[in-house]
Amino acid sequence: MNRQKEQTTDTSAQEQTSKRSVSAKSFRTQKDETLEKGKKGSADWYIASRLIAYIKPYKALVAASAGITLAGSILGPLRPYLTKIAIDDYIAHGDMKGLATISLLLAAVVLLDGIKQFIATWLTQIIGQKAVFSIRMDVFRHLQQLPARFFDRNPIGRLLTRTTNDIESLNEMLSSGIITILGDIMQLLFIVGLMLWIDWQLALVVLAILPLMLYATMMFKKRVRIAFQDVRTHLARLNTFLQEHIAGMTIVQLFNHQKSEYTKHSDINADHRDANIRTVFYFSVYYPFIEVLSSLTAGMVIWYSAVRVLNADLTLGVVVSFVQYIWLFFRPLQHLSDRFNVIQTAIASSDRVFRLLEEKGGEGDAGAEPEPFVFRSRITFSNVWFAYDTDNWILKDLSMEVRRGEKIAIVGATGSGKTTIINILSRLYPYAKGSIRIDNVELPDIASRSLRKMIGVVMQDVFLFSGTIRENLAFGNPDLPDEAIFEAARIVGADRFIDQLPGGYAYRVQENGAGLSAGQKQLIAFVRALLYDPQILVLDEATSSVDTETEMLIDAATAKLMQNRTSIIIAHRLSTVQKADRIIVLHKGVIKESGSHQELLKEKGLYYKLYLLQHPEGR
Ligand SMILES: Nc1ncnc2c1ncn2[C@@H]1O[C@H](COP(=O)(O)OP(=O)(O)OP(=O)(O)O)[C@@H](O)[C@H]1O
Repeated sequence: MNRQKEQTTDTSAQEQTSKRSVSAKSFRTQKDETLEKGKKGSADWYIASRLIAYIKPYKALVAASAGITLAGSILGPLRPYLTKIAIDDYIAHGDMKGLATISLLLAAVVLLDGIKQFIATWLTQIIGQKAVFSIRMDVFRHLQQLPARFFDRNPIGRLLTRTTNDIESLNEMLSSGIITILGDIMQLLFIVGLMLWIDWQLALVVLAILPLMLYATMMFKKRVRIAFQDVRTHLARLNTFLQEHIAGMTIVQLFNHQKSEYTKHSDINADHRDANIRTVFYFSVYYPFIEVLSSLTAGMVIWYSAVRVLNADLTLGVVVSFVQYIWLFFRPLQHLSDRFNVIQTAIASSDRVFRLLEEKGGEGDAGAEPEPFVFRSRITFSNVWFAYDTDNWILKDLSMEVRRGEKIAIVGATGSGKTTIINILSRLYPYAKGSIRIDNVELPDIASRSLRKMIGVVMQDVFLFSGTIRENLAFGNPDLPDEAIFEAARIVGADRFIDQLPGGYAYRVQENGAGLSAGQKQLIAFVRALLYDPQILVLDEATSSVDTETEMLIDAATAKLMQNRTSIIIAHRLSTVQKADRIIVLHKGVIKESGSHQELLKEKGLYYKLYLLQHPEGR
């Protein structure tokens, strides 16, 4: 619940980013400093090496694709050379037979070039898709291991951008990036080699333009890189905003906030648009500039050739082939800068994806199933201190004991730290000082899976996944037989409303249970917990009021759930409190009183006051 409270807080993306975990922070800081100093090299290499790890399993495919691309890169540059031979050796001498042969050769080269392009594209796409599949799996696996604190601080929209757009741009790079770039570079080398071979003086005229071209490309690359980083940042902000506002649209409408939220959206949208326009601007300047340069080179070559043809120092075939070479030469150069677009986006994206993977995770669920933990005697909290944010202590020197089979109710004003006790007991958050032991085993020493199997938590806000009622009831235990599910629903008393739903247990729950009432969702959560059959039940009672009939149903269901089970209940209902063996009264993170309902009433302390507040008739 608190997590959701946090997520809806309107914190800027930058602010949120600054609150990352220590490990990620150190990576980020080190990397950002590198970026600031303009030494992006090491960071790029870091990213490249991690990406390479993902394509390593497909070595054979990569080798085939690279081999075909590299070997095939001679085909394009061969064409002007063959044209030159056709003109100078055959057309000039009226050798029709020779011309036919060379034409066939030329046609074969063109055909082979096409086949090469098809195979290379096909293979690289397969590599890209396979690698991206693994990256997505890694990201999701990692997300599943991240602690609650991480989700408190990272808006869902941003995480969605990571797992969708960012990973998608990695696909573009893996599938159409590196190998194609190598192919383009090879092709350039062949073109330069052949030009020098045919006529080195003319080749030098073409190459003279190269420094200017490289300079322009470097400048372009630098600017476009920054612009693309901006685009990604703004896209993540836009997604965060949209996710929050679509989820919370009812609140926006109920509070008549459409206009102000529209303005906020307009600002974020405008930032995103401007960032995109900046990238478009650089491309719009760069491409025409390259066009002008290539036309200029063609002009110089034609002028210089004309002088030499007049002096009978140059053949027509050479001139024609050079004009073709100029276009061929500039095309891969232009391609290279096109690829920068893809690569820049992908580097920015990989940086974000890998930062996410760098986030310090909790315990993974990999490996063998740990020994089940059999709870035998007691849970002991000794002088526990806890803070969500450093130094803002929420639990202060908390000590208490829960014996096996006991039913404990925790009561206290809102914000006193009741949910927090559950959060640290179920190890969603680590405590800072003191110790929590279950049967004398320190909480951190119990394998996460054993702990979660031992403790069943029913949250105040019930979360339902889209799927059928049955799937939601048997969440995490899909192999349960129907009979067990029906029986649990019957015990809890949820069967009546489920039977009335269209399709009954096959009724499809909409996203997060929209379409079901708060009481119905509670009952589903109870059935889920009963089926989970934990040794220790932890229940955060819902505060939302339900009709009297449902209230009675929930009361009875709570009693059923607690039956023969060690239970810790954050109690809001008097009936639950009264049924508890012991009531713990929490005030600002400190245990103030502890005892049975009657004992505490007699004490006339905090519990008595709380009781009177809620039940003035008892005065
Ligand atoms: N994820 C979180 N990050 C930072 N602070 C939090 C977080 N969750 C809770 N808090 C803060 O910790 C304090 C105790 O919260 P907690 O949810 O434990 O109270 P509670 O007694 O369960 O209240 P309620 O009865 O309203 O559910 C509150 O001040 C709350 O703002």
